[in-house]
Amino acid sequence: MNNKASGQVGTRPLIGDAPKASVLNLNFHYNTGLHALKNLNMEVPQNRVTALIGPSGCGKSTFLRCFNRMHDLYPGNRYEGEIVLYPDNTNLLSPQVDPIEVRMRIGMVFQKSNPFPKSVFANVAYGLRIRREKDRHLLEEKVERALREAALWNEVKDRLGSLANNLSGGQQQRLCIARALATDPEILLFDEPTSALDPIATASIEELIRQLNAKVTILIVTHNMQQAARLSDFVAYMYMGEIIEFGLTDQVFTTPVKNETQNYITGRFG
Ligand SMILES: Nc1ncnc2c1ncn2[C@@H]1O[C@H](COP(=O)(O)OP(=O)(O)OP(=O)(O)O)[C@@H](O)[C@H]1O
Repeated sequence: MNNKASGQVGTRPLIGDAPKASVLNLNFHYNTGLHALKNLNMEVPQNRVTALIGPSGCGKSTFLRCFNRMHDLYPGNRYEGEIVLYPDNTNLLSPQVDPIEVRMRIGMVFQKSNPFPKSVFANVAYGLRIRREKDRHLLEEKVERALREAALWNEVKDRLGSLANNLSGGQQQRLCIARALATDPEILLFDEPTSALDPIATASIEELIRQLNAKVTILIVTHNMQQAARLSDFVAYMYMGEIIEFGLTDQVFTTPVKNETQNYITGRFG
């Protein structure tokens, strides 16, 4: 594991790690009435990988989706509190902030790769076109850069016009990463990005995530404790819609402060 950060256990400010975002008293209610996130407070360290772990149904994906306002797609879902993005102090949850612009700044990669039924090029250029980028030369430049950053360029440079769905599973997932990278996001959200992949494709996505954190801040949901330990600098353990413990991955995995965390990571629970 490289690039491990310095910091403190708990939800106190992290020494030496500037936050990219602060989660302040975040509550989230689904339109079914479920109060899924309960008063979350956390700082997301800049240019680090932070893993969200916890048993099924504890609210990891729900939390992740708050960052790019995915829940806005379904009427009646309700946020309270703030997610403040730095350096401009934008509250991502403010109704005055356009969720489409939020999704350019906060990209997301899902469990199952979901390329659009379009060409490789059109997939990566998608967000740029939403931003009304029409200059063909600039589009080509940005698409190539994103594909290189996603470690896919060499494999697809001669088939940019072919249908993205013809790529392998691992290539499709890297294409989705390239699509998210094309708009220069500040945070990338990964929701179980390797759970549908074989071990080789998983290793290449993990390596990519480790390289990308030099450029973007990363939040990842994973069920896989080994993956969280390999990949992340920080970890947040969630249970029943709350953050039970947040701190440096090494510390949380070796000397957790809370018994609940200890029980979960040693497999005695969940
Ligand atoms: N669209 C939805 N509408 C209503 N409730 C939902 C919705 N999606 C999730 N939930 C509920 O919110 C709670 C948190 O679910 P969430 O998917 O965030 O958990 P998770 O920790 O990511 O779980 P898993 O590890 O199984 O993916 C659960 O009780 C779940 O049933």
